[in-house]
Amino acid sequence: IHNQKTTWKWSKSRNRPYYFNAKTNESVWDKPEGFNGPAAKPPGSEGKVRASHLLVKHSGSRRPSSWREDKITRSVDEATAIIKGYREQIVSGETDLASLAKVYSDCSSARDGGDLNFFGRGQMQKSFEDATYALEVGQLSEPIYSDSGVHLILRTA
Ligand SMILES: N=C(N)NCCC[C@H](NC(=O)[C@@H]1CCC/C1=C\[C@H](COP(=O)(O)O)NC(=O)[C@@H](N)Cc1ccccc1)C(N)=O
Repeated sequence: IHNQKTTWKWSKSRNRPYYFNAKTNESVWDKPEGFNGPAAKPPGSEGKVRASHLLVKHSGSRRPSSWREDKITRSVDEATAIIKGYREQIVSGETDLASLAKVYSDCSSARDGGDLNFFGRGQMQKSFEDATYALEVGQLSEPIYSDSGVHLILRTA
């Protein structure tokens, strides 16, 4: 019965969504089975997106250095091939983006499995922003190029 008249609301005290059924006046924390309403998003995140990414830098990156490697010398073609390899592993179901980002991403977000949290337009480099906004929630990008290097982006909200 949950998918009738059930909407999510934001609990400020717990900083998380809960699900309210106007028919039964029942509130539950966990998303009810079959809930088919819009995905819950925190207040203030209207118009924003959330994504995780895996960044492979190359010698032409604006900052060819990272927590992983002091001086990054691989070529952009090598970086592209590496990213494509990771994409295959994710698409095949062998692993997921967060697991690979933790180990291989040249971005400091690696510590959070690549999670960049919510961001709005005007925050990220244009190519990265446009690619993320063009993805459906849950969709994995093709290799995306920015001044930072080559990215694999998973839109998460
Ligand atoms: N959350 C934000 N608003 N932080 C500022 C983003 C600045 C923005 N960054 C980018 O567009 C690219 C795409 C995603 C990551 C990124 C680049 C670099 C890596 O490349 P590099 O700068 O060495 O060339 N990682 C970052 O910035 C990290 N702070 C991202 C981050 C790390 C940990 C937690 C949250 C976010 C830009 N306008 O340059």
